[in-house]
Amino acid sequence: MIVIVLLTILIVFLVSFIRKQYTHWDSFDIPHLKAKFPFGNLESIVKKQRSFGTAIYDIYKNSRDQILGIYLFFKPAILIRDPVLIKNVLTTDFEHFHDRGVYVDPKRDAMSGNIFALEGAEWKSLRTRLTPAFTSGKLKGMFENIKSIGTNLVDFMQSHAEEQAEIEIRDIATRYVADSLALIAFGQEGISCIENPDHEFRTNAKQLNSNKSIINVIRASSVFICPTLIKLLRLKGLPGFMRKFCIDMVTKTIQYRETNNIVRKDLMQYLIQLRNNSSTEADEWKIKTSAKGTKSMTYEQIAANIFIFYIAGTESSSSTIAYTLYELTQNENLMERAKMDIQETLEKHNGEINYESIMEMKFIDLCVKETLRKYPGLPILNRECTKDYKVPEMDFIIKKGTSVVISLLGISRDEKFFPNAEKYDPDRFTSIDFNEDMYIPFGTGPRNCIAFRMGLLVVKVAVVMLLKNFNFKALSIKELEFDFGTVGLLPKEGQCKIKILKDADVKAE
Ligand code: HEM
Repeated sequence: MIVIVLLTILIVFLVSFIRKQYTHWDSFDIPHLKAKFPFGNLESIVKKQRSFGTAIYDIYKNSRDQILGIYLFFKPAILIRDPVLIKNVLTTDFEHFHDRGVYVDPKRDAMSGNIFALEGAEWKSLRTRLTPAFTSGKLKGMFENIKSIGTNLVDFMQSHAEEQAEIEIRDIATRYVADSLALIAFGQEGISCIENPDHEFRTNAKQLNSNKSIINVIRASSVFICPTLIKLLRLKGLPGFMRKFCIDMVTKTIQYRETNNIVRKDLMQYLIQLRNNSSTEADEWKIKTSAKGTKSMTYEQIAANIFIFYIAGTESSSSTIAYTLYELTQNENLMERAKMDIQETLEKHNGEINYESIMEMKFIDLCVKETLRKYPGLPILNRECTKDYKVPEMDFIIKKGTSVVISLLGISRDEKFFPNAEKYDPDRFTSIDFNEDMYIPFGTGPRNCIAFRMGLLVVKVAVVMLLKNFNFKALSIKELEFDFGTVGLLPKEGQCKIKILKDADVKAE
């Protein structure tokens, strides 16, 4: 009897809570969508037709309103489309929107205390301390490591080129990026996902998306959309096997390096120095211990950040490589110009692929830029309002605690900002016929992508080394569809296929 009464109370409570949530925007004077029980405006995600990013893109495309009230499941949020307001939220009025509002609870769950999720002063302090790890000086120091993975990729592709094979470029690009980040973030040598796609380094990360147990589904969707639910259910942001894998790897690596006085030029080294409170200025990589021997970061805190570098970097960088190669095969003229750019630039550098020669390739740069416009690796930006905000020239206040969503895919494909937006046209960036403020594939303002230079370099090394050594041809001329099961904007599995051929007289470096 008591159980029935408690269940009834719970159901009544839930129904009235959801009803209240679903009428939230009715009392505000802004255009808004009607919520549909029980998924608000995100039914297409649950039906596995859309990802979070593409579901928000659909809403963007179907509306003309500059501010639109929407429901992320049962959480009210606003989608903003007005370029001035977007800029205000991300840059000018950042003090009202400095958090993402995603799941974070470092006291109970140390791995959630990463730079992507941290809030307020804690985020600011960590961002200030981590920023010097991503300068061009530090990046130059990592270049040879990234190139060594590029060389492995070229070696691996030789036999496919001999056979004139059809390759799934999304899959191969993901394996190359996994190896690159294993080396330059986790500091792990000898991990070859390129040769061994079932290496635990990759399968563990894959399992995060593929495990569809109810706990995992709640966890994965709530990290972004309903962080409170994770706390209420006393869950953690990552499953136990993943937390253990990262913390063990980080602990072993730090202990090994410190015991053997080993110094490498990678992000792990940088974090070891931060932990030891020693200098991280300029291009110093030495392990020095603070006079008092105190440690400013725990192993878990280091693991949390190394893990987020891996997660934030993998899908975004690998999809950029895949889309660039795919688009170039769709247009022979662009492909020829890309190859010519590589050839002519390398001639000026004695044929050597190095940091400087890659940075000098102008057409390659335009192609990668255009890929990131047409296919922004992270298709949404989100912020939480941290202090009531009066929208300029409108009688509307964004209340503290409200989620604000920006469809990066929407603005990137908006004809108002990028004429002929569906066309892949690298030359658009040499004209003035586009809205520069709305070209923000790495976000913008103080909370933009901390590692955008690194992302670009990892992408360009792969694109340049593959185009230098091989020819690629389209199997058919068609637009790609997007995957629904990921946060990043990935092409549907198995769709991004192209043909690889030998490039007569060239050899891998
Ligand atoms: C082509 C590759 C990449 C793309 C397109 C990309 C894109 C983005 C975007 C759009 C954001 C959100 C910015 C905002 O909210 O304003 C972001 C944040 C972030 N990205 Fe990247 N990213 C890439 C590569 C990487 C790599 C390689 C790493 C790490 C090694 C990385 C680490 C991060 C981190 C830590 C943040 C959160 C920064 C903060 O909150 O302070 N990203 N990225």
